[in-house]
Amino acid sequence: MIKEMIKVRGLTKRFKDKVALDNISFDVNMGEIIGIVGHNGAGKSTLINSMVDIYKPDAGAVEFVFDHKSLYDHIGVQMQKSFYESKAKVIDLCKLYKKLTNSDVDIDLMLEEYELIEEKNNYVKFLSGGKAQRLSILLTLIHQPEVVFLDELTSGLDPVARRKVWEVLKEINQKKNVTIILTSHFLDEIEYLADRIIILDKGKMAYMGGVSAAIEQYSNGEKIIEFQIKDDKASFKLMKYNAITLTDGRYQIRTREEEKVLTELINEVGINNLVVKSPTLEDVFLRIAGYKLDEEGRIVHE
Ligand SMILES: Nc1ncnc2c1ncn2[C@@H]1O[C@H](COP(=O)(O)OP(=O)(O)OP(=O)(O)O)[C@@H](O)[C@H]1O
Repeated sequence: MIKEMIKVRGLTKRFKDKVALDNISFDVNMGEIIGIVGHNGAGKSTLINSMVDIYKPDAGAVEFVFDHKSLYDHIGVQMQKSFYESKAKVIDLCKLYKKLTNSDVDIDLMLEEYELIEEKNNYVKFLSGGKAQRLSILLTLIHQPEVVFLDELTSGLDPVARRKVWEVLKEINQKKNVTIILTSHFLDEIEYLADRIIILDKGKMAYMGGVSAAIEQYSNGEKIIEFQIKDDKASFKLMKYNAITLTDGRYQIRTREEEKVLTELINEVGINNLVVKSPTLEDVFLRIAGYKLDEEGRIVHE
């Protein structure tokens, strides 16, 4: 049964005459992972800050299923940057957070789950970026919140470290049914983790829904065809397809007539290294946020 955890209604936040959030409404269900995406300054952090009582909204309201007075007993919030006492050891921080939050978790078990057990007696300042981020998530979850907010989940991490963070989150979501609301600039991360996404564009909610529904809705059945041409002299034949040149010299065509275009490219133009793709969340995001690739493959505002 779907249980609503959070209701956001008409949330609006201004900074002087800047409208950072403009009348945002949505629901979050128990056990969901919601991904918030948007360009720099779109309002992602402001949305999280307004949901967790850090900012007081100018209009609208956020209702949680639990009593607002004990909000922080039920939620965990990890902000964009976490700073910890540099002289602290991993175990010291875990014990401190456990004590402060009156938690009864088994710290060793948590350190095992987050693949940090071998760092237990190490100084926090010596942890790698990925491990420091996993520790930060662990500390955010030490009081076993039902909902966790994570701002800029894996910024600054390498691909392997990012994937480890993803696995940790999937695990706590699936095994412990923790509801997760996260922001990220990495659309592959959002595509992998999120059940539903919110696309913010200049403080407005441009889209709320499933990832595959977004791709379906905004791609209009389009396919992306990428290829090289065998003979550069044939490039004029690509004009009718509005082909763009990618940075690596290959061409890209977007079309709803995949079969017809492919047949023509093979028979009339002469191509190799062919790749046919469906649009990704990144393509959809660029489109919703009003961006497209120009004929030289650069991202430009429409
Ligand atoms: N405390 C503040 N005082 C004044 N303006 C602010 C404040 N916080 C955010 N803003 C402005 O509100 C808008 C939204 O900012 P916000 O930080 O929420 O965006 P964001 O999507 O999280 O951006 P980024 O991806 O760069 O972190 C921006 O124009 C920003 O300059």
